[in-house]
Amino acid sequence: MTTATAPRAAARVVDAVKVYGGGDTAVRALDAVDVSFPAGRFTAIMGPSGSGKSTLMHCAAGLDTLTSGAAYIGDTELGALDDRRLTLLRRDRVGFVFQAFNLVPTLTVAENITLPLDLAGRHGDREWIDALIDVVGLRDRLHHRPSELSGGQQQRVAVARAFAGRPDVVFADEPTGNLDSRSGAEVLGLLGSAVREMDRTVVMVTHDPVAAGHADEVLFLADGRLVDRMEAPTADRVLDRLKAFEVRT
Ligand SMILES: Nc1ncnc2c1ncn2[C@@H]1O[C@H](COP(=O)(O)OP(=O)(O)OP(=O)(O)O)[C@@H](O)[C@H]1O
Repeated sequence: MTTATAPRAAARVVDAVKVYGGGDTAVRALDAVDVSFPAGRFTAIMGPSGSGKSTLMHCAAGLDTLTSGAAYIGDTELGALDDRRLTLLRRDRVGFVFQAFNLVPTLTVAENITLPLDLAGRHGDREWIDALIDVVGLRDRLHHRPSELSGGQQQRVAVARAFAGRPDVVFADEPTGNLDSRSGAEVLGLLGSAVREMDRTVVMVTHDPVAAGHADEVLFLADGRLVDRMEAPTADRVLDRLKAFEVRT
């Protein structure tokens, strides 16, 4: 007899509470959130401004700590790690893509892509990095500096860098926020291909229903709580759902 098992979580938070400040001005940015980000899936997090999206991402990724509850990358509980182990975990098992690209201006494209591996003293898998360079379409730009690239190209470097060490999960914070719609669509296509063709895991915070439409599932936050989720989203359905929240509140 076979038993259905839940997909393995690349990252998750359990009963996650985050309170900023104290006393009368305390803000409950996360209010008992349980979320699992399954391995091999592309999950988007949406919600109104101030709903806790960035807080959730930062706590799940080990960039910030929870007030109570637990955050895990794979089976590793982040709260149990000292600062040094947490830094190593972020470097070796988590990838990041930020709105502002965050490339090192003095390094070439090739050097930026392998930077996390170089810092870790890892050689990385040459074939994997080569495949990534082709996927992101930067083979003829490898010796350029970021300032010689368009915004879309810079974000494609950041995407390749995020996946270079085959992390358990890549967190992307508004990855298309600084891009025109065409470059944004390319970057979203790359994130989707990494998940579907290269068996990677992506968690993306976005305001943009079109971006969320590239994900396998969208989670909706409001007032620090998980209020809804949508499988196989399209931009139109996400937009309708967001409008429904606005009417309700
Ligand atoms: N460092 C901080 N100190 C105090 N309050 C904070 C801090 N960071 C976030 N908050 C508050 O926590 C709540 C959630 O913020 P968060 O940035 O997670 O929301 P968000 O959904 O990502 O918003 P946005 O879409 O505007 O980026 C907000 O009320 C915000 O003002």
